[in-house]
Amino acid sequence: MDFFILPSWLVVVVVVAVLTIIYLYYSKDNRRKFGLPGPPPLPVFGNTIDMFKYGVCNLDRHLIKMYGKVVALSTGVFGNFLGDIVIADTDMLKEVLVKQASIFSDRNADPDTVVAPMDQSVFSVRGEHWKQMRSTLTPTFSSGKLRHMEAMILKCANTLIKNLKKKAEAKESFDNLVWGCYTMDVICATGFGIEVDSLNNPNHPYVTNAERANSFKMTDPAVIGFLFFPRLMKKLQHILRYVPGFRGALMSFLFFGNETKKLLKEREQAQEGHYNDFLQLMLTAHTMSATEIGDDEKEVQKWKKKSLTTEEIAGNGMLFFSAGHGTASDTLGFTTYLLAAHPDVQQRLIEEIDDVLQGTEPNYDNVSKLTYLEQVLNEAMRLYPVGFRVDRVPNQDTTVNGLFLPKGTCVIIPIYAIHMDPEKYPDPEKFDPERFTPEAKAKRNPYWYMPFGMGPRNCIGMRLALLEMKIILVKVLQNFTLKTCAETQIPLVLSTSNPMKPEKPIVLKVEDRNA
Ligand code: HEM
Repeated sequence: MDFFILPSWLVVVVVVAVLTIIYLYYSKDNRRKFGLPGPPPLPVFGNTIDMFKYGVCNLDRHLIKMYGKVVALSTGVFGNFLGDIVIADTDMLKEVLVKQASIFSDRNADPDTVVAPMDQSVFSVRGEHWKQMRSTLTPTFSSGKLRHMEAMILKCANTLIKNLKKKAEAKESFDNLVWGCYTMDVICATGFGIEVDSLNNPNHPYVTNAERANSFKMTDPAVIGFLFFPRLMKKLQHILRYVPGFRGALMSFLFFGNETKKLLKEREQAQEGHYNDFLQLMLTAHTMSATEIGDDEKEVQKWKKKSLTTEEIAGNGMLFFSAGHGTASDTLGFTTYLLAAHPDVQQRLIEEIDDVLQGTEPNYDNVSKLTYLEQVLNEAMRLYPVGFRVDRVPNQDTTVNGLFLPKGTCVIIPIYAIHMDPEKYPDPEKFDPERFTPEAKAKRNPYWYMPFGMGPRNCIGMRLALLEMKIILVKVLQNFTLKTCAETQIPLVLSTSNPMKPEKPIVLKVEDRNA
């Protein structure tokens, strides 16, 4: 037979290749490893193809529908971005996110897989390092600090209202960019003490870089590279910044790290002025000297733990620019679309705002009295949670409700799929703020709603995000009625290539309420 006349080296190559594929297939099949149901993985690729087939958000919904509330996934031979196990079971979520939070305190991202200096940010660092950094940064978002920030936020809101008035007069439509400009202005002012007025300066480097960093697609080479080969990409980071296809996205992220370092230096040199922002908090933690603390060894040790290096400050600056801008602007885009498409809900919200605020400016205290606004925002973030999927990795072997999870297992919490589960939210696609009345909330398990994550590693910026979103929504509805227009895609369709983004830009109009 012809087979026997093949050269022996070729036979060896084919046999080795087949055995490797069989080995990879069996060793990476998490269904066998954990004894759980799940989609059959392909050799080498595992279930990665499914992510492109369904889109990341819908993949989790599909898995839960097909295989139940605890599902095994395999990423094949690549970086573990898909996760090992998807958990939507309420008791297990409670264990992972809260009861065993000290064991599940790390994310899958770690300093070896994230670009520098973001690798030194609170999002990426692990273990004790994370605990200390988180406690240094947490005071930035205390109610006292937020009260100090409300005037800055209001100033940014008034700038946007002025711009929207022009749009209303000209009967011009606008897209999500306006919310992006507002949240960029807010993060620049509250985080770094700088005024940008993004809408009137569309070519400002903050605006262009933020736009680029916030508009990646799953199919971009940089995204695919970091998903599939995170460790290698991290090692090549300095070379990739010169490679077309990688350069744009990388440079946009790095821009904010460098900018933070520049601002830090300027402030260190200025040595005057009273700042009440995130940068100042980090700077204080950076420069406080042992002599200021005194001789008490305990206090000195405590300070050493709390102090931040220049790289850590740059990493957190980069993180705050990116995490603090796109998340809130996308949520505002979704919420304003829902209000425009549901005029009855919008009218009820306008009446609440007029009733409670009586035409006065929104602030930290009075927006908390707007209960219907809270319901509307909650329901918008149920339907469109921009943090649609989070993960946790145990730092030691552990057992969760009888399931053994070795150290390093990547556990996925499928937030979007949980929010869209018809057993938890009947008719889940329907926008219905009544789901969030105090009575309805009291009847529901708190683990069924987590747009900001849950437990000690939840979103550190949640209170700032809620405050800035409430202030601008109030200001907009005090002045205008939101309207859909010919360019509005109704119903809104989510993109499959760009997770938790609309397929088409959300285009709306405003009509002056007093015209
Ligand atoms: C609507 C707006 C926002 C949403 C929906 C959102 C959502 C989230 C989610 C889901 C997580 C992961 C939580 C977890 O793993 O349990 C997270 C983490 C984080 N968010 Fe936000 N976020 C928003 C705004 C902000 C803002 C304005 C900032 C900062 C100014 C911010 C900073 C962070 C940081 C630093 C982390 C990582 C915390 C850690 O690992 O300790 N976020 N966010």
